[in-house]
Amino acid sequence: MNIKVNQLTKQYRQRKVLDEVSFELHGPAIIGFLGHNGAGKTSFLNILSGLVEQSSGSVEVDGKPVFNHAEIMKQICFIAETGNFPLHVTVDQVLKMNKLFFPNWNEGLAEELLIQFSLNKRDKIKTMSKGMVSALGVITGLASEAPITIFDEPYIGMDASGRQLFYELLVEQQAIEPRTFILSTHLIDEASNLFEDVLILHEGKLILHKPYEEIQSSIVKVKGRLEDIEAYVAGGMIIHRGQFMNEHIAVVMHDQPTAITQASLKLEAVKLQELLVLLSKNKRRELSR
Ligand SMILES: Nc1ncnc2c1ncn2[C@@H]1O[C@H](COP(=O)(O)OP(=O)(O)OP(=O)(O)O)[C@@H](O)[C@H]1O
Repeated sequence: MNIKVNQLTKQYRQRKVLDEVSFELHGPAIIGFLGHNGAGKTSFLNILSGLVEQSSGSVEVDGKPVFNHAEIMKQICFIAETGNFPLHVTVDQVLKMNKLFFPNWNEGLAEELLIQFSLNKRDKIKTMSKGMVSALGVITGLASEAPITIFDEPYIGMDASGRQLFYELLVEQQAIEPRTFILSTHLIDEASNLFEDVLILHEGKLILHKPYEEIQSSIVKVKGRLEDIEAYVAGGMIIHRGQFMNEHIAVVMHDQPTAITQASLKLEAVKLQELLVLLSKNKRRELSR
């Protein structure tokens, strides 16, 4: 399904939490939706799911405005951070409700995933640990087979092996039943290899939207003598400059991968988590000017 976001703004009283966000996504793909605390990720995902209305601008899925659109909303599964399951119901009852709501609900997959995550159908939500409730969210998202499936910090309380299982299932499901998965997470470097596209929000503004492969090939950290660095970064966009002891450092984005010609220079890949920190810092500086 295609998602088109145009000049989207969300305002709570005087406060703009989303500020003229525009982008398009053409699924299927696994998308990393990133930003610091309070950047506006959950606010955006609530609007994309049709649950909350924007203040201005538009969000369309396959050309249809999403807000309160029952048919479109059935095509979107939004797994919120807290799971949002009623506390008094059992795992089995959650799965039965899912079956009624999601047109593509895959019962066989849900049963298989219950075993993989060691969940008991008779357990009530209120008796389950945070990690177990998160696992139920993951099972709901994957078995919904919704063409747009959103995971907003889906693994609160899940240990490393549970998260690893989630990543493996995501890739496996994407191969079996391709869809658009949007994953919002703070465990960025752990998940980054999954992403095909990356969006970064900062204080309600979209500050980066690029394929992950392009980020990896076009943005590098370069270390060495100042004059050699200057020659290397010429024509590129400098994201960061710094110095450690006698060594100069720059993070730069070039349109084309650029080979080094100066022997003193060392190139390093920039991890996504570090890039998020650097881009947010630049934006903060820009806004405070
Ligand atoms: N219903 C609301 N009323 C008023 N302000 C809100 C409301 N919902 C969110 N906000 C504000 O909008 C801003 C963005 O919040 P949001 O939850 O979207 O950020 P986030 O990027 O998901 O953060 P986190 O990573 O911490 O979950 C915050 O300052 C928050 O206080």
